[in-house]
Amino acid sequence: MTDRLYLYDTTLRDGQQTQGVQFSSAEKAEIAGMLDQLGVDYIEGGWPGANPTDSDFFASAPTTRATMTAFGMTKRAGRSAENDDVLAAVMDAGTPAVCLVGKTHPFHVREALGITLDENLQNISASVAHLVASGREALFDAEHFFDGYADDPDYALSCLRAALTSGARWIVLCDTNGGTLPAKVGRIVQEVIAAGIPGDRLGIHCHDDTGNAVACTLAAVEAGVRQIQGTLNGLGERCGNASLTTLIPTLLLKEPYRSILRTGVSGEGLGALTRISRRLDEILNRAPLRAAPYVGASAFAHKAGLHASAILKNPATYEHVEPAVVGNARIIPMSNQAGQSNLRARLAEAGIIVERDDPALARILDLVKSREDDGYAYDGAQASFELLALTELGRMKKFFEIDRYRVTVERRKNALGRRITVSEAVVVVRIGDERMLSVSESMDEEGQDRGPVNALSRALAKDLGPYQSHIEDMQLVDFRVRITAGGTDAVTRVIIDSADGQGNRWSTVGVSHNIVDASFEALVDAIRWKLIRDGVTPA
Ligand SMILES: CC(=O)SCCNC(=O)CCNC(=O)[C@H](O)C(C)(C)COP(=O)(O)OP(=O)(O)OC[C@H]1O[C@@H](n2cnc3c(N)ncnc32)[C@H](O)[C@@H]1OP(=O)(O)O
Ligand SMILES: CC(=O)C(=O)O
Repeated sequence: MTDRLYLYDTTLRDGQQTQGVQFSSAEKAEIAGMLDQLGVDYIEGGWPGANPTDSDFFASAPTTRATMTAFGMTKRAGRSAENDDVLAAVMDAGTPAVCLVGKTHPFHVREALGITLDENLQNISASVAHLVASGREALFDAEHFFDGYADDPDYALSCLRAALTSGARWIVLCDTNGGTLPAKVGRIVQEVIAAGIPGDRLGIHCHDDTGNAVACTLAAVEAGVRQIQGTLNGLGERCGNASLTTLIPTLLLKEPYRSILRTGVSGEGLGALTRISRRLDEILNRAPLRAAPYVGASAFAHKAGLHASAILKNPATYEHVEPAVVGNARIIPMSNQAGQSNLRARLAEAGIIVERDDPALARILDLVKSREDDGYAYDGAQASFELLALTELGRMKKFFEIDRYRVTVERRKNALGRRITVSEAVVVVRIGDERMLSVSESMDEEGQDRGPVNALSRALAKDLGPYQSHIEDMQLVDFRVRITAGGTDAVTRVIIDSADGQGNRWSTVGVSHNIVDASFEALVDAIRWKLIRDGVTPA
């Protein structure tokens, strides 16, 4: 016999309270679609009336299988629930469910609201009763509940009872300031249930201010709550909310949860998790967290030689779950921590087959380790690693040679007297017996200078003669610079991510004392890799 555990997503409300996050209503609609695909039960779409984006979103909210929920606060004192304009705007969204936040900590009732404890109880009861009378499923977010309970358990419980007896379907215990630790959350939830509020009417909403939001949520589930609130990728106010991206696979794949609980997430939904998590980061225009549990690019990356060697024999040796189950993939990167097992696996993935006893393997390994000592990093630059290996194996094709390049950056005033910068690059390449010179400036459509690396990239890609058609769809999509210790000196490492129209994305690395020179090395590698990948024959 399993209990149903309900998943309540607040990415579009608490997630939007993340510093630097501002969804458009179209983005909210897309995220709601992804959440529906994942299989959550409730989607909290925002606070209608609080800002135009949220109002717009609800005005044309997507149809979802999950229950669309509007968020708001309990009515203010001195007016009826029917006459509270903030509550009215929330109700006007017409959602089947409404979640209202209300105070449960006497300190907040007195300090933040400036009303009596009784008035607050009346506000909770009247607001919840108003939702229920309007035919809505009512949820009550018990704000600061854990701090309130520690301070005055009787009053905190009376707030929960006020909501429950007025008809709230769910009473959600919030650790609003995120300072409560898992054992205390578990104990208080047990006491709340013992005080007569059943677990199947209780939810949990944790913040990550001590890095324990997921652990606190699990503690509450073990103590008996049957609804969990969280966000994709752990977005949320301050340090974020409990991450559903971590909680969902944990609940579905780990004991005791998988044996005692059911959720609305199917195996297919779970398999979409990595893609959904990364798409959210794309919408937010931020780099996905590599070390994110389950979905991060490093979550199944086996860098150390001992790990890679065992993984190739049996992946269970160093993996707690199968990566494909959450839509992620195993990688065995190359680095100075690698042995021949990493090396052969990485080469095989790139279609470069090398016999086990080939002496080139040891040479490649030594070269990788000594170049990493100089500042290179191949675990994040697989394409440069492949080129290095091909060269060492004597299989690298010679497409072109760089004769020289030059970059200038000039700051001047334009005809209107405005200060502008202009970057210009000249690149001379030799293809067979032919010498070709390309010049490029780095201006985008708005006439903004995009910098010397962009100018170099454009000049390189401007005219590569017989290879031009293969590099026309290449784009520089990311650029990362790091000052690092190479040998005895500080050097600059540049990693460039490139993409093409066929959906390939690859990373190359360059190292130099000079940032432009390091970038140039990575740019040239990016083009060479693309020509190899396209199976081009040297002219
Ligand atoms: C714990 C949480 O994360 S809850 C979610 C919080 N989310 C947000 O605040 C984002 C959206 N909020 C907003 O856009 C605005 O705060 C609005 C539109 C809701 C209100 O704006 P304003 O009317 O300008 O009020 P303001 O934001 O300055 O202050 C909040 C008011 O709500 C009152 N309030 C706070 N919580 C509650 C509550 N649970 N019930 C009733 N009133 C409350 C405060 O006492 C304060 O009233 P006051 O101005 O009389 O002192
Ligand atoms: C409701 C909410 O977001 C909180 O208490 O943290």
